[in-house]
Amino acid sequence: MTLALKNLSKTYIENGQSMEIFRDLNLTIESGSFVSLIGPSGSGKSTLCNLIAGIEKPDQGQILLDDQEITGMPGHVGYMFQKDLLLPWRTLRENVTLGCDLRRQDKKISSVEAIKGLEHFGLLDFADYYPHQLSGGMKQRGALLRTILFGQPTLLLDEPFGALDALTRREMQLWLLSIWIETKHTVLFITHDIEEAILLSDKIFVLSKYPAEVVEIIDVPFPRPRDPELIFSSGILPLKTKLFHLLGT
Ligand SMILES: Nc1ncnc2c1ncn2[C@@H]1O[C@H](COP(=O)(O)OP(=O)(O)OP(=O)(O)O)[C@@H](O)[C@H]1O
Repeated sequence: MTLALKNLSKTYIENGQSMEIFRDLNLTIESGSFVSLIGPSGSGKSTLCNLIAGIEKPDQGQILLDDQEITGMPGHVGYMFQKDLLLPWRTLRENVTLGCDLRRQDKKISSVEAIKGLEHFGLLDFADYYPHQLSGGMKQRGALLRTILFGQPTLLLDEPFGALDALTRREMQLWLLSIWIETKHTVLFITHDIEEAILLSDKIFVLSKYPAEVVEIIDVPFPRPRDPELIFSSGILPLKTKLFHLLGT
């Protein structure tokens, strides 16, 4: 589904002071594409996800999925928060079906979907483990599976790998690419990591400091399937340098 943000404005008022996060922000993510959003810390990336997910409302503007308005309406996109947020008192299997339970989906159907998904994500042997018994990478895979089982074709992934060590992070990026190539979700991926954005994305949107605007839209020119060695090649240096400088603006 194509996700479009039209003239979005949002101001927070905190202790009597107003902070304008977005003014007339416009952005379109084509159906089935993988778009990364990078921007300085505090530029409003998580706020944008909360607005798209309908957890918060903009002061002005519209959010559209395939031309249907979803502004302020939760439940239309899958949303994976910065932290994995698996519930500690639920097993992995119970965690991944959380969205299905909230939608009051038939438990038998959710259970079959969960088993299939856990198997596919290499987590079946850990289905009855609790989150504290899982590694960081497993928790993130579990959280992504839960987001996918929520059943919406549009995913917001807010820095899903930010807390992982470099090697696990690389493994997870390649794994996410393989999942996306199969499912073809429309993905909005938030990251601070320039190499991660280049390796994964069709397009990279660069946000300025707040009030945030899109300062540049970059088409990532490297063919798919992406070679994991891409990030070590000299070919990406000009793009890396450009993004690095843009982030400083
Ligand atoms: N509910 C809120 N009430 C008041 N201010 C808020 C609220 N949520 C976020 N902010 C402020 O809005 C600004 C943008 O925050 P946000 O978390 O969206 O930025 P971000 O780009 O995701 O940051 P980071 O990259 O560090 O995760 C910050 O200055 C933050 O303090």
